[in-house]
Order: sequence, then C-alpha cells, then structure tokens
Amino acid sequence: MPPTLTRPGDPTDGEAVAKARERFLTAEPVDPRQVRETILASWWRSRHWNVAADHIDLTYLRDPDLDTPLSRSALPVLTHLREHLDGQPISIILTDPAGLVLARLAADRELDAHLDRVQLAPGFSYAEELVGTNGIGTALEGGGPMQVFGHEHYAEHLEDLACAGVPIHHPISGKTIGAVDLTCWRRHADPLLLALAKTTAGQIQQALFADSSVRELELLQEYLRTCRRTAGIVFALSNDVVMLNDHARQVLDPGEQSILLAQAAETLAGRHPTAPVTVELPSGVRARLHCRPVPGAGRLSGGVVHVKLAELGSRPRAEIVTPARSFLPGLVGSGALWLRGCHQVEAIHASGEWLALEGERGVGKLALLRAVHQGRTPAARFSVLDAAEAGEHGWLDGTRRELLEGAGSLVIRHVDRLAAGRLRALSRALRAATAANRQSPLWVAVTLSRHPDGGELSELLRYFPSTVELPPLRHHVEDVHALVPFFLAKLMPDGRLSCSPEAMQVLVRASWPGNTEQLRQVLRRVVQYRRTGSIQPGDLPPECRTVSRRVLSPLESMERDAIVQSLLDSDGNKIKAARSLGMSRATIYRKIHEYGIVPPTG
Ligand SMILES: Nc1ncnc2c1ncn2[C@@H]1O[C@H](COP(=O)(O)OP(=O)(O)OP(=O)(O)O)[C@@H](O)[C@H]1O
Repeated sequence: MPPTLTRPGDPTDGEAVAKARERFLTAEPVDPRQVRETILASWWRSRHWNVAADHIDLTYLRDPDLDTPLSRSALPVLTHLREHLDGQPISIILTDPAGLVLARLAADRELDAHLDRVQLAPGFSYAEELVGTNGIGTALEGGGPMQVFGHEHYAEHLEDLACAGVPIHHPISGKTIGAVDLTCWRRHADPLLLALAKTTAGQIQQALFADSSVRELELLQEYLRTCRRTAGIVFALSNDVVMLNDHARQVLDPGEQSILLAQAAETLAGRHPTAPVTVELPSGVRARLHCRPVPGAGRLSGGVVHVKLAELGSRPRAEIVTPARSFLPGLVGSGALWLRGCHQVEAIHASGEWLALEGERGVGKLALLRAVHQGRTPAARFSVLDAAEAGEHGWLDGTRRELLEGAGSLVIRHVDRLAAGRLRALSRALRAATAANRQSPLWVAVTLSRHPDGGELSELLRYFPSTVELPPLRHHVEDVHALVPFFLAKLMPDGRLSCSPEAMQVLVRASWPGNTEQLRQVLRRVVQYRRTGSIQPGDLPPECRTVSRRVLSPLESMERDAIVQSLLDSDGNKIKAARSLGMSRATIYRKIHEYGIVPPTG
C-alpha cells in the first residue's frame, strides 16, 4: 500500500527523516520541520537514557506470564485479527505496561526472522528507555496511540520497520495495563495501521470488561470510591484479586504489604470484619486497618481496606493485635543478597561462634548485629567499641576489660583501622578471653570494610571462625523502596512527607558508593529543605544522579564494579582493562556504555 502523507515532517519521506536523524545523532541542530514533534521529543528522551542507536542488545527479562486477565482477554481478540489479516506480513504484538513483549502472533517467515534479530520477541522489553523511539515504548511513554515509521526509530536496526502501538487501558480504573502493536515492513507502511491498532485495543478493553465478574466490578468500584475519598494507603482484596494504590506501593515494602494483606484477609473472614485492627510492622511503625467487606452474589467476595500509619508509643501496647512477623527489629529490606547476609549472621549468633562481619562502609553491619542481638537475646547487654577511637587514652584497657568481664554481645567496629601494634594487642586480649573459663560467655563480633591481605589483621581473624560479607546497597538496590519510607518515617515522624515515584526512580538508579548510610544522609539533607508533601527529583542532591540509566541486576552491578575497578587499575586504559577481564575490546566499550560508566581518564 503506498504511503499517503505529504505534509512537512512527513514521516514516510525516508530520506529527509534519515538525514534529520543523522544530524540529531551527531549532535547537530535538527530542522523541526523535518521531523514530527512527538518523534523529536522521543529522540531527546532516548538520548537522555543513553540508548545505543547503533545496535540492539536487550536482556531477556523473563518468561511472559500469560495467565493474567490481560492475556486471557487479549489473545482471543488478537487471534481473530490474525485470521482476518489473512497472511498479510503484519506482526501482532501484545506487551505489558512496561513494554515487555508477552506475545507475538506470527506474520510471515521473513518478517518474523527480522523481528527475532531485533529482539522484538516475547520475554524482551521494548520500553523506550531500552530501545529508544519505537511504536510500543513511545506509545506507552506518551500514554497514547503512536505510529513510528522507518528512520523515525532511534535504533538504526529498526529502520526497515513501521510500527503502530496503542496503550491498553483498564476498562474501569483507566490505568495502562499493556499495549497492542502492529508491525510491518516500512515499505508497506500505511496510516490505517494505527486505526486498526486502536480498534484492536478497544476490543481488548471490551473483552476485559466482559471478563470481569460482577463481584470483581463491585470490589473495584468500592476500591475506587475509597481511593477518591482518601489520600492514604488503600487496598482491596478478594480470592482472585489484590489491588494496591500508588501510596501503598510507595510507603510499604513488599514484606509489609504481605503482612497487612494477610491480616486484612483474616479480619475480613472473621466475625467482626469492620472492627479496626492494629498491626505492628517490623520497622516499628504501627498500622491501623479499617476493613469494609464487599459482598457479592450473596457471599463475601472480599473487601476494601484503608490503612493509617503511626509511630509506636502513641497507644498502649496491649491494644496491638498482631506482633507481625518481625524478622529483625528495626531493619527493613527483602533483597535476596541482604536477606542471605541477615540469615547467616543470625545462624552464627545462634551457634555462639564469634563472627567477623565484612562489608563496605555504611552497608548496615552494626545495624544488623544490633538487630540480631535484639531479636534473639533482647534482655542481654549489647556493647559497641569503635577501633576508630583506639587512639584515645584507655581504649585498649577498656576493650580488655569488656572481653574478660563483659556479658551479652560485644561488637568491635572498624578493626581494619587499627595499626599493627594495636592489632597485636587486641589479638592477645582475644586469646586471653577465649582461654578464660567464663560462666556467661560473651559473644564477640568484629566489623571491617576491607578484606585482610595477610599480616596482623589476618592473625586477629583467627579468633573468628567465620566471616560473613554484607552486600553493598547497589547489589540489593531494590531495598531502596523500603529504606526511603523507613528513613523518612524516622526523620519526619508526623508522616507528612513522602517520596514521589519520580524521585524514587532517581534514588533507585543511583550507585550509592556510601551505601545505606549515604542514602540516610541524603534524606537527612532533603528534609532540611522539604518537610511536607512529596519529595521531587529536583529536591535531591546531585550525588544521586549517577549516569546509570537503568536498575542493574545484582549480577550486572557486580560486573559493572569489576569493570570500574579494572579501569581504575589500568589508569583508564580500556584495552588493558578488557584484557585483564578476559573481554574483547568491543564488549568493554559496549558494557561501559550500557552501564553508564564514566571511565577514569588515563
Ligand atoms: N536494612 C536496614 N534497615 C534499616 N536501616 C538500616 C539498614 N541498613 C543500614 N541501616 C542504617 O544505615 C546506617 C548505617 O548503618 P551501619 O552504621 O550499621 O553501617 P556499617 O556497615 O556498620 O558502617 P561502617 O562500616 O561505616 O561503620 C545506620 O543508621 C543504620 O541504622
């Protein structure tokens, strides 16, 4: 079908758009009459996100979950469309709201093979942030229908394609729950493709509406009514559905959400479902639940819950109904690496064996030791000695005394900061303490931030049968979502300050070389200037704005760290660094770009 558009900025005028794109990529000024405004805006966003224009190298994210209301409603509509298209080379694609491809209905062999090459396939995300301007990601980013022709794509490997993407909205809540996209060769591009994609999205929305049972609709309507009436935490649940408003997702970490959902389910199923219930969360914050059952079709279908958070202490403890599963008091975080460290420390404390706890500065070593002590032996004494103060008069004598006479748990922090002589003296004191046959044995842990490389420090560690390493925050950065509200609740106990999703995104992407302590300090500075409302990206200090353009997985951030270290070791020489890591030169260039590493200048 021949293209029909002829106005300025005609997207199908391949040559003019290709030239404009080339000028844009080489940072030359672009005549806005040559490119559509929406496309130019998307190119700017793609540049801001550091998307590579010369290749597509996406990470396979996960097997798509096709057992969701969206997939169940959409797939029959899409299959029907496929039949109507009667073998035409148009690929039909369904994605989730983040651009993850859930399904691709085969077009013809040539087009399918091309789409495989550019990773427009199930399990890969076509978010604009990852691929640059494209029909799916740009439609989702802009929140409306979007057609992208040939050279309008940011990545050059997509220039032979034309895509028409339309976001799919939930028929009741109006939230974007996915996108449908029709992709064909650029030479077959036709503006009608967008009309067809819009109709298809409409049909999917109708199917979703029909598929929602009356029961779910009632629950949904009650949930939306409550959300409109209150600015606080609201969630709704039934046997099949759980809905959380943005505030709930922002303020509660996943562990806290599941505690509250479990409590709400129990209350709704109980004899007094409307009686308010108070729950103490592991972070020490008290949550008061007001449940409202929503009956449907004659039997209880679930209910809507409004939650108010308050600090402990404003209410007699007797009224606290649920001492929620408190894993470690005063700590938050559920990242796998962090939890593994917590479990290891807990197990070693339980065994009574002395422990060396290693980890970068500010990762939470002392906080974890304190929490484990309080969780396991709350009545016993907890003492801390800081080796950074070893220069002070009497430090060593005080330490010897603690080791010989102290009780409960003793933490000696920062032992790696002790000079050789002091390390030897401390080793002698530890030997004397182990030799003393004491009635109430003392549990001792030392903390250190660098791995010992022989010498006195290694000698001292002989008294500690195991070393546990706590991960840096960037290796469990998902916990920033829980740490931010936790620290804000401590800094501003009246609960009138929250963090906007945009600011949270900046915080989650920062690399946090100073770890959790740095995050705490950043928030401490922020609350000096903003005390109520919602923290915006502009409120955050520049140190939060690292160049990393996306959240890295633990494995990726370890790789990034290894590359940064070897670049430092080779004075910024990328070829040497690549060699020392056993990588090709091309790979290290690609990774430096991908991870947003600013190489040290050699
Ligand atoms: N998981 C967590 N949940 C809540 N607070 C945390 C967590 N981890 C760390 N913190 C807080 O972060 C701050 C820094 O932690 P901490 O002092 O324990 O770090 P550290 O590893 O011992 O640091 P350093 O090596 O510099 O002495 C403390 O205020 C601590 O309470």
